[in-house]
Amino acid sequence: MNTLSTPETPSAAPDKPLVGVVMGSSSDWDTMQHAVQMLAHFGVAHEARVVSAHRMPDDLFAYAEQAGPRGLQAIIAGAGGAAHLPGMMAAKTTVPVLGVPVASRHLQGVDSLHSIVQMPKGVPVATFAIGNAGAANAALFAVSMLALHDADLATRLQAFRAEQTEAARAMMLPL
Ligand SMILES: Nc1c(C(=O)O)ncn1[C@@H]1O[C@H](COP(=O)(O)O)[C@@H](O)[C@H]1O
Repeated sequence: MNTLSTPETPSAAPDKPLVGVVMGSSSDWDTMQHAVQMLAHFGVAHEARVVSAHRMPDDLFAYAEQAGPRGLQAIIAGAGGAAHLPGMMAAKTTVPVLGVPVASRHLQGVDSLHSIVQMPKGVPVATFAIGNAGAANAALFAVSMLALHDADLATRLQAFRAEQTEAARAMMLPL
């Protein structure tokens, strides 16, 4: 099974992140750390920041405007509740935005999911599942995108999938 315990060889200099992980609040970290852990496992240079659309709109716009020039290839954006962050990020950059709905206190993240997935035509946000699995999958999707132009990364991704297959085949039922 994939334990994410052994980071691989970095595929880029640590000071030049390829993937930005942003979230609306530090309270989203419990969920979004799963994206960061997955990127670290694959050795993908990344950064993680709180950049709220509601609370820091100017910072969000600046982040989005600088994302392309700074060389970011993807932005993983997580938020909960009225989750405008991923959509507003996508509105201000053409760098692909991968949205992660964070589970909210009252509506369990259904509000977050709908806020992120129901973008109007023309400004897409690739939307993942609510919670930890969605955060991890967003990172895996970013890895897939980067692997199109990184043969070593593609090999590591294939090995990751093969490990999953073997773990599934080895599953035992308590019979
Ligand atoms: N959805 C957004 C945005 C945004 O979309 O700009 N900024 C913060 N939030 C969300 O508010 C929730 C509660 O935040 P606090 O725990 O800080 O009160 C978090 O899940 C965050 O993502």
